[in-house]
Amino acid sequence: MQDRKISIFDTTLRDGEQTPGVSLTPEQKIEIAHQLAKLGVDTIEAGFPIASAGDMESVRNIATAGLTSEVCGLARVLTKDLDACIQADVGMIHTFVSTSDIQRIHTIKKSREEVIEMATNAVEYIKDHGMRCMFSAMDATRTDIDYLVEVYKAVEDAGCDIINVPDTVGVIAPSGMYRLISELDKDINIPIDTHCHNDFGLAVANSLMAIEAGASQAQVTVNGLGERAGNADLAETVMSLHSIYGAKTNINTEYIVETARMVERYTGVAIPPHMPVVGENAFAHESGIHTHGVLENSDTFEPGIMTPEMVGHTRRIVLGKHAGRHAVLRSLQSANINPSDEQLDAIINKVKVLADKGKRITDADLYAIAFDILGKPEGMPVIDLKEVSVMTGNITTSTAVVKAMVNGTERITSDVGVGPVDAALKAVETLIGKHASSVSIHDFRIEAVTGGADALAEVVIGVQDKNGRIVTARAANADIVLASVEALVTAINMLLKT
Ligand SMILES: CC(=O)SCCNC(=O)CCNC(=O)[C@H](O)C(C)(C)COP(=O)(O)OP(=O)(O)OC[C@H]1O[C@@H](n2cnc3c(N)ncnc32)[C@H](O)[C@@H]1OP(=O)(O)O
Ligand SMILES: CC(C)C(=O)C(=O)O
Ligand SMILES: [Mg+2]
Repeated sequence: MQDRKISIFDTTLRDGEQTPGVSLTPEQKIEIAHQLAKLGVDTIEAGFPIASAGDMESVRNIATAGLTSEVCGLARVLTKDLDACIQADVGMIHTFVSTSDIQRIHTIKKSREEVIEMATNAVEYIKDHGMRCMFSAMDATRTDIDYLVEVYKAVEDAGCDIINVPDTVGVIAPSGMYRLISELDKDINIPIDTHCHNDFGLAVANSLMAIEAGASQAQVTVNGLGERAGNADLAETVMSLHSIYGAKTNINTEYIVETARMVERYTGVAIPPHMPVVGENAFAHESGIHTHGVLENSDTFEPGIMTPEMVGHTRRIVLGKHAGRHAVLRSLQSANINPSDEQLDAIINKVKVLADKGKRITDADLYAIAFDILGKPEGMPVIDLKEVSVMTGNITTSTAVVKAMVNGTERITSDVGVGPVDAALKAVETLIGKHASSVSIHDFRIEAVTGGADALAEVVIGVQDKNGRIVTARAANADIVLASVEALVTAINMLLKT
């Protein structure tokens, strides 16, 4: 596969939106489409225009936005669906019909011959309208192979541009996929695309096997979203193609993480921390032996053929119960804290005691431990919080007032936000005046650490300075606004003073 060119067909806005509970607004869809074009996907499947007026509007907006990617709409082999795609102004129509006996008999209730006739009529209709056509034999991997070949040959003869081979319910094994595509490749002369579902966690493996066997395009979604267990993940598929197989795509891989985070934000489906390529931990190291190796040469405990820079990620050294001396020292040195050997031993002991209680060690925890042993730097804290009050409600714009001593001078600030936490955090940022523009909130996580309405909320917040240095801090309080403010103030104090 070395140097072979593989096309990437993204269906985040169509199959990805079929993720149960996910519904994107037309504004979010157009923003994602622009991001996908920037990422370099060859085709964007923008939606299923017949499904709703909203889907029609977004597909049309995307199709007429002048994007560099080709825009495709989905349609059943029904004239009204094809007309909806034509009305949406897409350049390509992806039409599909069930071919497996199980779906054919129980859903569309048509004979094998009728299915072929519906499929070829749809392809001819699309080509008569001068558009590019992709045809999918839905549930191809559970379709009798001789009949499947017959269907695909019929649509090829009708003028289809590309066939898609979907593993609709995610049941094929990688070796089976290799055999199936090899078999189809003998009879079919137009390009072959594949669309794999992840019911057994094999979607990416199956897509890669399809490509090994001769497919020239893979359908993927950002963050592996899609029906049930989702589709083949874009990041995993593309990075495997580039880094393991040495194949080429048009993807600008440095935007992979940025894209994954945008889709996470808009869909509300969180990226699991351990997700390959884009997860928070994809390039994070906690255990002492690994961290020591990575600090010497990152290839020791990372793939090497895929670096965080290649995908727009960052490498992180995380402190916890598995931390070793090298990692702790490096984290302290990055904050200009330079302990002696004995002081470092004492700091590591305290880090391990805290970690053994099941606590994540934030930077602020580490610096507080170090200050206990080495003494606090002059002028700590920068912000000494005195009062926080918030006003919120269904007919009130959330407003917060914060009073604090800032470098020894009393300051009172107020701000509004989309909710009480947002308002309070903005008021705290305003407290630090000229520093505010150089300090930004990098991440914010809130968790109930006990159950019930009076649960203790734990907030972990990360703040970043303009040089990209991030300091994390934690606070727990029964009041989520106070926990958030306390964590932010601690993080800012540590960032400005270390
Ligand atoms: C594997 C996939 O991801 S396929 C794409 C799945 N995505 C979606 O279904 C999301 C959007 N869907 C929708 O909004 C609706 O299902 C619509 C608008 C498409 C159709 O809605 P309805 O007319 O209310 O029908 P409903 O969804 O209940 O049933 C599907 C109908 O399409 C028929 N059908 C299903 N696939 C096809 C096909 N490829 N070609 C022709 N007819 C089909 C079914 O036989 C059924 O027809 P019937 O109403 O005559 O029995
Ligand atoms: C529309 C088709 C290609 C599909 O999503 C599937 O079969 O999973
Ligand atoms: Mg699908």
